[in-house]
Amino acid sequence: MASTNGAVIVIMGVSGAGKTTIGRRLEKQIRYKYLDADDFHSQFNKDKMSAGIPLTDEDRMPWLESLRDAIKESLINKKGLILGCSALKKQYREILRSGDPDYKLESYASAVKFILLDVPAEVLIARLNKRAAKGEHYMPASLLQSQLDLLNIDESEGILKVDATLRPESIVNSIKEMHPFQGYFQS
Ligand SMILES: Nc1ncnc2c1ncn2[C@@H]1O[C@H](COP(=O)(O)OP(=O)(O)OP(=O)(O)O)[C@@H](O)[C@H]1O
Ligand SMILES: O=C(O)[C@H](O)[C@@H](O)[C@H](O)[C@H](O)CO
Repeated sequence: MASTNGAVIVIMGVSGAGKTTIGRRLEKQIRYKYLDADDFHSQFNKDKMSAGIPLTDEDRMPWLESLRDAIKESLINKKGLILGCSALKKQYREILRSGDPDYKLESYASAVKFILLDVPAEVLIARLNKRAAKGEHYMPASLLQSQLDLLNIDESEGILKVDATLRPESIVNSIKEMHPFQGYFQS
């Protein structure tokens, strides 16, 4: 049986990195619920992105606060959670980390852990064009560059990275082998 002692794994990265794909697979392997940050966007934000207009910090704030509250609820109830969320800027990640009631800003020591799905731009463009051709998502490929421009990580945050150009099962295995997560996947 998987460990459910309450922790949050945020699968982060730009549009097309594979957050939903990997998060859903992880959910099947551990007893952590998967939440997709896309489902927390207001209709206003979704309409804006569909129209090819990048969100501003102001647009993202209520969305990040609702995600922080979902994280808090999960931690208070000692439930494990996997969240798929772009979390592009440190400022955004600090809001998510503060879902841990004990979190001290800029300490980066939180029950909320981040894993970056690392994928080069040319692979992302190909994935997003293919997805758009199937009409599977509101997010147009034209917004990718704005996301790449915002993605910024400080070394001191200690965020783990995984090569997310691999096949989904290999990515999931890489995550399971990462030291901080080994305890989550005991069977
Ligand atoms: N490891 C992978 N190898 C090949 N294709 C992948 C991989 N991961 C995801 N994909 C494909 O790339 C597309 C984007 O994946 P997914 O929707 O999981 O990304 P996302 O990060 O959740 O994107 P968004 O932020 O736009 O919701 C999908 O069509 C998916 O099938
Ligand atoms: O911060 C943002 O610009 C948005 O959250 C996007 O990242 C989308 O939610 C997602 O990538 C599209 O599916």
